[in-house]
Amino acid sequence: MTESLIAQAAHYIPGGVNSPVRAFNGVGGDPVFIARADGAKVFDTEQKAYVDYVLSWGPMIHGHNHPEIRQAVIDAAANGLSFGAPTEIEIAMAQAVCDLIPSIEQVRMVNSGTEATMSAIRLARGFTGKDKIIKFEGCYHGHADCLLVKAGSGMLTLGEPTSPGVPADFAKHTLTATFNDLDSVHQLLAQYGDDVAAIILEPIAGNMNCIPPAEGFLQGLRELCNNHKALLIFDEVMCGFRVGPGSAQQLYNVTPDLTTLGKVIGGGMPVGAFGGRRDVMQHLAPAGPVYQAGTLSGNPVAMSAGLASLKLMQQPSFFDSIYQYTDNLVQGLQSLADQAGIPFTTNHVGSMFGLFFTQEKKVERFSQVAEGDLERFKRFFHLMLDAGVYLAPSAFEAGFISKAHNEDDLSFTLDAAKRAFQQL
Ligand SMILES: Cc1ncc(COP(=O)(O)O)c(C=O)c1O
Ligand SMILES: N[C@H](C=O)CCC(=O)O
Repeated sequence: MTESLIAQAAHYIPGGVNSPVRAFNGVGGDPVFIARADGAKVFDTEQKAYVDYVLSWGPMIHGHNHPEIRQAVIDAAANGLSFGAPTEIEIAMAQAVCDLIPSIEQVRMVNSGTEATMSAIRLARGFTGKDKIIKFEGCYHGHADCLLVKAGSGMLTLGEPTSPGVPADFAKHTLTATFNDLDSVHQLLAQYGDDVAAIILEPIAGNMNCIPPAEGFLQGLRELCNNHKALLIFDEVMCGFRVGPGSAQQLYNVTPDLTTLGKVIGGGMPVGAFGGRRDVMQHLAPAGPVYQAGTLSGNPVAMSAGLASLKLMQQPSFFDSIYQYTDNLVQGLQSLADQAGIPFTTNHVGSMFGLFFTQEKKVERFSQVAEGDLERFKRFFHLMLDAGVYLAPSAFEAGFISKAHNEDDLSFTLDAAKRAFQQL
């Protein structure tokens, strides 16, 4: 018998994957190995097609293999892959980001969301001269040491929200509060207020499944940061340019001091960025003393893909159909679950959505996600996968819709869901 791809991979790669959430640990079974992707679909190595709601974990807002993004990559590659010296396209990218998100007066490009948040935290500490940060349980900001404390995403799937290998001396500077609970932040600030350099959060949580901010939560954090001379960092790696061209901060009309970006800004290439107030960004090397660097940062091929992605996203009414399909999808799923008598609810903002097998009518807290029926989610996931619908392989991850999804994809998904709910 031929060895499965995951078994072959596991000989050479820990767990057989290059990022833990891909391993299907949260749902059991073997991960699907993808051979190619186009539009709203991914195709496995057996050429089976799946309607894709993972979208490379968010970046592919235009759908897979978009011809303009592909062409931008080809054109840039023809001029060479990397120079380690400044290029004009980096100016174009920085200008585009600053124009789209007015709170970003200056921006530094990096290669991943992790680099963006790690660097933003260092900058906040260097700027304020303080060490502690506040994050929220279930929010995930990549895998820098100080942020792997009560983290979401793969950390929740593995049941290890705080990673071994993070020295207690580092972790003690990370304080954790409860998302959508301002009192929990008040309490921390009452105790540690003078030592807090920054509050960092996903303004729309997408790594404990999808949880929008409760009314007044982001505004409350803004005020608390002002009162305690701490910086407010919005980690918009996931929701940036996904919930609108001005990202979550425009949607909720709250201005952070620093913003981190990733995913959509790279159009599928490995790109991250962090930026914000000019006086803060001026502390960054070589303008200022806080060190941060990257051999491949601002890579011309990646910048070209990202810039093409941002240009496409600015077309008039770009977000209308994506929002509409997201609405239709979650409403359709809700009514099918209701008809089948399955306790179920959904959240969505823009083109991010969350599905919860729970008795709760409204999911606003991490604890509600953790107490959901995770076993039922697993069964639902596999029934959908068998039927040709690729959902995130974890109850703790948000789903995404792209511009390439259409009515047929939606009907296909809802037909599959109808059968799945009936078998749960
Ligand atoms: C909100 C958020 N921040 C940071 C990260 C880290 O990004 P990356 O995986 O590119 O390092 C992710 C995703 O992984 C994310 O969703
Ligand atoms: N939830 C993560 C990103 O948003 C999943 C991506 C990864 O860690 O591989």
